[in-house]
Amino acid sequence: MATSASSTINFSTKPSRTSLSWKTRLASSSAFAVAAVSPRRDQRQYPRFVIFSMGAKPTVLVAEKLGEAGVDLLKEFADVDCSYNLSPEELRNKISLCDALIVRSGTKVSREVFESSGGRLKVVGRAGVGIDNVDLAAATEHGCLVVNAPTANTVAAAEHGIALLTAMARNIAQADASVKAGKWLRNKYVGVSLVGKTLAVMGFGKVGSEVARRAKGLGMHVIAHDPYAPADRARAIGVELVSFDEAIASADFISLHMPLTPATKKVLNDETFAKMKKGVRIVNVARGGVIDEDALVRALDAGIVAQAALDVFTVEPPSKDSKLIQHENITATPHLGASTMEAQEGVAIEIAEAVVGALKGELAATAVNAPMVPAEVLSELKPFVELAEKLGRLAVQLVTGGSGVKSVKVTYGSARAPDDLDTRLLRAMITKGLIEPISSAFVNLVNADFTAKQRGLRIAEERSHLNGSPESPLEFIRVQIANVESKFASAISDSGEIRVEGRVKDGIPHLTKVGSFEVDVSLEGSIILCRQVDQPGMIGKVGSILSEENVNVSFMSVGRIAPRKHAVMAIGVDEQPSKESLKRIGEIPAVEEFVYLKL
Ligand SMILES: NC(=O)c1ccc[n+]([C@@H]2O[C@H](COP(=O)([O-])OP(=O)(O)OC[C@H]3O[C@@H](n4cnc5c(N)ncnc54)[C@H](O)[C@@H]3O)[C@@H](O)[C@H]2O)c1
Ligand SMILES: O=C(O)[C@H](O)COP(=O)(O)O
Repeated sequence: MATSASSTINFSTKPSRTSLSWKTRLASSSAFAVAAVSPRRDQRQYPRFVIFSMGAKPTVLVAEKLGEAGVDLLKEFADVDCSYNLSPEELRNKISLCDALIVRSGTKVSREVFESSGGRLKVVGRAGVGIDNVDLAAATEHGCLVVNAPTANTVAAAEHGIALLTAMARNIAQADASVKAGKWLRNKYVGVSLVGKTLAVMGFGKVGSEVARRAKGLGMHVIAHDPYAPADRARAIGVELVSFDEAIASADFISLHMPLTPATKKVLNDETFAKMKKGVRIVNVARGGVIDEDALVRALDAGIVAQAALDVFTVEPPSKDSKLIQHENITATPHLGASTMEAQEGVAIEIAEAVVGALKGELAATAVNAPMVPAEVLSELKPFVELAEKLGRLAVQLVTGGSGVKSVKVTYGSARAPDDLDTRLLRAMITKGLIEPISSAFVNLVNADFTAKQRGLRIAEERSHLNGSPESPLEFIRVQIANVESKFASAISDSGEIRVEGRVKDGIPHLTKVGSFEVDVSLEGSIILCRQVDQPGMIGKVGSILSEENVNVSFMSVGRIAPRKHAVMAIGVDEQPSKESLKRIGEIPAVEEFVYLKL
């Protein structure tokens, strides 16, 4: 007994920068939290073929200063080129010789960089959190995985936020400069106290929550605004989550900790400054772009904002004569949030491990533009991932001319509950199988959905819920291609679509159905499918033609409609038979049609 539930991935809309918002969503999900804290070494257990597989020793370009421990780790696996301060042109020139690139926030990894790489660049590692300097859409289109190091600099950034908060409140930077200039201005630099004041933390993620925790220790009343943060996480450290307007209207101090996204760009502007308490003080260790800097100057001049302490700027470094930087109520540091010895060492190791893992073909837990699938799910799905790609390859090779595939239906037969099967990997591998044999495209988990969408290939996924033991994640995968002709008519099912179906037996993917014919052949090497009039001696005839040229038959199975009627013979071969042998097989009188399929 089987029931079906279907979901369709519609590839007809134009691609958008979904990765960023996807990442943002993930950042607030528990899946992210698990990935972020799971031991780094666990990543090594991912199946290797998921992203790429490297042949020769890869080359990694480290374009910004990276901690020594990270560089040493990279050197164990790759040729490492540490070239700092490259101009955009120098970076574009070098990139076609590199398999991976590691940057911090100072390097723009633009679309041109991906285009200049000629397809060689497989991984961009961001040694830090913010990935706003990497063109994620371009990376995804080029099948390039982007990984970051999201955890190692959290404490450093939070400590810097608190340092700026306290330094600003007590005019430390200005007072220091005046003492060094020979002045002694005790009345001018009277500060404000923190205790009892309200701090609004905008962005209650990793850094924001650490800032909140520390600010509470200073006796502040802490509120937070974050549309994606769970209220219980905030409650657990005594912080109330409030709306954006409530946060900015009631705060004496505002500390910014959200990523720079289209939604947060210039979120502090003339309009929002006008809603703040007069004399508010602002700290920004997130990204310069979340503040409209001209509006901040106006708010400072108008006395709405009494002071601001900024570590980050829209353009870095900001121009020397910037009105903002020169403003006497501004305290500025040159993007130092992550710059502690400890954080830089940690970030270097975190990113080196992620990049090496990705180059080995493992799926990084800190992938920014690919699904993060837990290690245990990956190892369970491994044989099905292989099956999925091979079924895709077989199905597309059965299409006359190969091209023109627009509509594919995939059915997953499983006894598991519908929400207990993550099909993203399987779908990506089916897509890879469908596209690669008929194009020069390189398809992986990163760009599979994008590549399908670009080609107008629509994949509808359906679950067939089976009764039975849910021990195995899947019983079968069925791939059907509609509205095409087949070069092997027997592959067309009763419903008029090309249909192939497979299962995993003893860890090995098997083809178990072609059209309406049951077969059983392990999906290794290549396959000859032969439709014949069912009669004795056919296996021997085909076998002897193949043995004449030393082609090893690994598997044979015959699926028939009824005795002495039609049958489909599936023959697994280790070597490719010559055209002559294939022709001779086709000429056996009982053979009605045949096809040779490469896996
Ligand atoms: N100055 C530095 O050197 C330095 C160091 C580390 C991090 N950072 C920056 O700090 C920021 C936070 O880093 P993190 O590690 O805490 O990231 P994170 O992803 O853990 O936290 C970001 C939080 O912002 C929230 N958010 C998203 N959109 C929002 C919105 N519109 N309004 C309010 N909240 C929103 C998310 O839900 C998330 O909880 C990033 O911009 C990062 O680049 C800067
Ligand atoms: O997003 C980050 O991790 C911080 O802004 C640190 O950037 P950096 O690596 O350039 O110091």
